[in-house]
Amino acid sequence: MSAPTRAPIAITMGDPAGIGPEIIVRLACTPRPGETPLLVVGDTQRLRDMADHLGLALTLFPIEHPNELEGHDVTPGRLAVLPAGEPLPTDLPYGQVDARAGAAAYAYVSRAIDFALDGAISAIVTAPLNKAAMAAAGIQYPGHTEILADRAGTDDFGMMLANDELRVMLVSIHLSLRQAIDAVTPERELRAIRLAARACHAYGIEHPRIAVAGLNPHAGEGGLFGGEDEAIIAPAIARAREEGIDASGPWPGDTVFMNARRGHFDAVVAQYHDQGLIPVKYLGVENGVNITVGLPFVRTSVDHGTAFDIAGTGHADPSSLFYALKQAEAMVRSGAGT
Ligand SMILES: NC(=O)C1=CN([C@@H]2O[C@H](COP(=O)(O)OP(=O)(O)OC[C@H]3O[C@@H](n4cnc5c(N)ncnc54)[C@H](O)[C@@H]3O)[C@@H](O)[C@H]2O)C=CC1
Ligand SMILES: NCC(=O)COP(=O)(O)O
Repeated sequence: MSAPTRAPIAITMGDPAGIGPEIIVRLACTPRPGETPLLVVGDTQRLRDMADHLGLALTLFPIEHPNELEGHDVTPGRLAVLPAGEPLPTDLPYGQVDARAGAAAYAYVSRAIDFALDGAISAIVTAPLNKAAMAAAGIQYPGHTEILADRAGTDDFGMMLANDELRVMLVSIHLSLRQAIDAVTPERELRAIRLAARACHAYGIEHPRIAVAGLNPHAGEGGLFGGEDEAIIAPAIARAREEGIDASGPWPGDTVFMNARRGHFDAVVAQYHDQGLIPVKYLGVENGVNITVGLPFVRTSVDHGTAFDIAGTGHADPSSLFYALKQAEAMVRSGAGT
């Protein structure tokens, strides 16, 4: 079900031991151009303690359902918090893998998904969760994306990382490198190309040019360095072209992002997680966003993780959260969804 554009956007607090509480408090205290009311699915005490630690004046008020936001003052410095899961211990340490924090992060995103599927919120923006903490809590999902897709009941989904210069769709997400190579299949290639085109349409690009990165050095160099590029990736590109998608490649993975950045392509399909994410993150985590393509609702995320090395110190940069929120608002406004 799609939500009205004025329905609130829910930000999930992510792992309470990470930088999620800090970047959310910083965002909530900063005037921003967006017009959509916000709520946080998370823990009020954790956010209050963080605001005090940062010396920021933030009024937190509890709600039980997004529609309770109607009529509330939601100007900067005020934030609605919707609880989920068990209340956190007040002495939960920052910067450590903790099963209680992993369970809480899962509870926050689960509750937000309930509201998104009901149409009570217009989008979910996620602060980072820690995959090891989630696993310590016995939760089997490797990340948000897989939770979201499972709850939405779809296999036709993908992870796209984007900034102002690059858009990158992954063929596989959270797999070991060995498994990722095995995941280079005709079906996954074609799906990633289609999803990349669909994501570009949501950006308003009518005829997107999709570059597909090769798997092997120099896209296999004519078979000298591996056969997957010619045997699997090239035929999938040909299929996509038969469907009318302007797909090309396989292009050598070491130069395709440079050419996309120069404006030769609208999106790049990357063969595995790090091939696609390194170029985006190298340009700076400040301006990156992670978008789940293929859901029945909008979901964006920061492109960085829980940053345990700085969590609780007051040194987290909230820029990617601002960017993810701006992107979610734009997607809701355009009605393009994912
Ligand atoms: N959207 C999500 O939920 C994501 C979650 N993760 C998870 O986060 C955990 C930690 O991942 P790492 O690989 O260590 O990456 P990370 O992004 O948490 O940290 C990498 C480096 O970047 C710095 N950094 C990251 N975000 C920052 C910010 N906003 N301001 C200032 N410095 C920042 C950190 O201090 C660290 O030095 C893992 O469990 C990972 O799976 C990673 C990426 C996205
Ligand atoms: N490297 C991106 C990442 O790990 C984010 O995953 P997800 O939690 O958004 O699925």
